[in-house]
Amino acid sequence: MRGTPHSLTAVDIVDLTAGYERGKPVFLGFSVSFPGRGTTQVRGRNGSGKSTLAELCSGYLKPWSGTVTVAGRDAGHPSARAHRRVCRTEPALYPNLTARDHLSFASRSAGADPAAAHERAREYGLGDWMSAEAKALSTGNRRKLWLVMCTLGAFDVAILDEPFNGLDDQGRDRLADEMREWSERAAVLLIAHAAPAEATVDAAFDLGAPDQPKPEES
Ligand SMILES: Nc1ncnc2c1ncn2[C@@H]1O[C@H](COP(=O)(O)OP(=O)(O)OP(=O)(O)O)[C@@H](O)[C@H]1O
Repeated sequence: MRGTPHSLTAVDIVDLTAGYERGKPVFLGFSVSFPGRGTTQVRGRNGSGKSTLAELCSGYLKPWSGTVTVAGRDAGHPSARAHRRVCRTEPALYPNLTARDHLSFASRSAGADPAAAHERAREYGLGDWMSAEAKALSTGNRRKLWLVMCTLGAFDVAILDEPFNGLDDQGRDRLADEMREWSERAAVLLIAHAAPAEATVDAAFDLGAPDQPKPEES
């Protein structure tokens, strides 16, 4: 395995119990680790906890007990932020802000180059929409903008929750290409019921499987 020691394991979850409501844990004594390189598809039935896993890795949702470590850092610690990217299913955009301004603003927050973000957006097919306010974007174009905003700059781990949903052919191709590039140097957790044919998936993990297996080569 190449890379720095912190990248050997992208996400390490040990004896995790967590959830939203007292007495109703989504995870109970759950452990898994994902390798520091490559794309792992995280699958599982509706309600099995895939998005909850993303929330725990984002540090937003705190474990009741056990640990969630991302790129060698506690997911809840501010130092983890620079190493991970999380793209939730629902775009969180400012309705009156243009696509261009979203990208500039998000780039500044991530310490990334705005010009590179604008170029990526054009490659996804957003070139004609850069001056449009978010409220005027179609569902797919909002998702493209959100995807680029959530994956700016350098990172060790990207957790993408159903990122292909709503994308056209150009968007799917571009995302699949980018995921391959990221997978060379980082870990990509692809939360998806089905990965599109364009995507390269190195391993799959079934959440909610009775024996909670470790990620396996697919
Ligand atoms: N904000 C919340 N408050 C309370 N319960 C929640 C919340 N979000 C999710 N849950 C519950 O947590 C459990 C896991 O939900 P989660 O969204 O993580 O599943 P999922 O595997 O992503 O599902 P899907 O495939 O439908 O997207 C479900 O029982 C769900 O109802």
